[in-house]
Amino acid sequence: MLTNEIILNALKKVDDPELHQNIVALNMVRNIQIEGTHISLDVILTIQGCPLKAKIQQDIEHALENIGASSISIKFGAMTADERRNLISALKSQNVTDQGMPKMLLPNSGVEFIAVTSGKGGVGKSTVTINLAVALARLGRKVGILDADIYGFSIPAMMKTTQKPTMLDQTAIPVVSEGVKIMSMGFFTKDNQPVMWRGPLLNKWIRNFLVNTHWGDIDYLLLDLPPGTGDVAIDVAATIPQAQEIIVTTPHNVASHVALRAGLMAHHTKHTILGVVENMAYFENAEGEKHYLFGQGGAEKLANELYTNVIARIPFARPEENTGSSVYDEFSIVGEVFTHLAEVIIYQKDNKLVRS
Ligand SMILES: Nc1ncnc2c1ncn2[C@@H]1O[C@H](COP(=O)(O)OP(=O)(O)OP(=O)(O)O)[C@@H](O)[C@H]1O
Repeated sequence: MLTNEIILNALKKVDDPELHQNIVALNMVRNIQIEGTHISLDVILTIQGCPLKAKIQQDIEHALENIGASSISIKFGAMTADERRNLISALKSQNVTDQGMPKMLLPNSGVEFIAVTSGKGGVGKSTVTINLAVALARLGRKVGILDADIYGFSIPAMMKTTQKPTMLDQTAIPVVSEGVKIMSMGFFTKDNQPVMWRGPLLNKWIRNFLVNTHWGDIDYLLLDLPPGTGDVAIDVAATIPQAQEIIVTTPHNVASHVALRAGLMAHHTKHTILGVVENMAYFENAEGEKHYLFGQGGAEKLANELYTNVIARIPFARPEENTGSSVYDEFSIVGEVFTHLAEVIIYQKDNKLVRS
């Protein structure tokens, strides 16, 4: 026999697609009526005309059919201003301490910050960020990307997402693509307009993006830094001293020479360097011959100079055909390199937890 409790338990499996929490915990389910196997209920959405209403309806119907409901009628409504305010402050308190500090920055938050950096532009820093993030997510980890390349943001386009974050007053709900939560300045500019922030505004932005984004429960936050050693890199170092860094370079001498500066800055700011990723390492033709288009040895030299290792070598390859996305297929050569890199990173984190 269907009871209120059975129904609520079933509905706990239905998540709000934007808030990524179940609709029962969010107090969106009201007024459940049961007549045999017919169920009617009210669902109160955060906003009237929520674009994801159809998805929520489908998920509710599916969950209730699974427990034996023969017919389901759902009446949708919207939260009152007070209810929204309460929800927002509940979400905020999950993210931010009473002193206004992002909880993810607390030493025991369990969030691992990985900043991906390079000396020069165009060497594949964003490619590494998104593919590592997706590989971690494919391995079941909860992952966010903060596109900290504030002037040269490219993550939304490279992940082929046209969505925008939902704003609950000042709090942004990140866009999710390929199972990864994304936040980028690109979501807030109109028609690809350039960002022209300087000094004081820039200093605060990273903290704002941490405080005012509802990241929810995540294991890893990857930061795609701008190339070089400018203001943003300094700001990240000051705001997230526990961040670890991956340095991306091509094998080319100039790229690795310039990347050395980014690496030395990591030493300066006491960020741990996870290792060097050598991108565009070689091109393998159909006959299996490798061509080292940018030469060889630059990444190794860089790793030696920084007392670290080359942790991945990525060949030239096109991402998935015809999708326009820069995410590589899981079972392609590059996809497998990233899976391996993600496994190494997970192993290190898990071992650190065991040691501490
Ligand atoms: N291994 C690779 N094989 C083929 N193309 C690649 C590879 N890595 C990156 N690319 C391509 O090179 C270009 C630059 O890559 P990406 O945007 O990741 O570099 P970046 O270092 O983040 O650049 P910027 O600093 O300008 O943001 C992109 O078009 C990307 O698709």
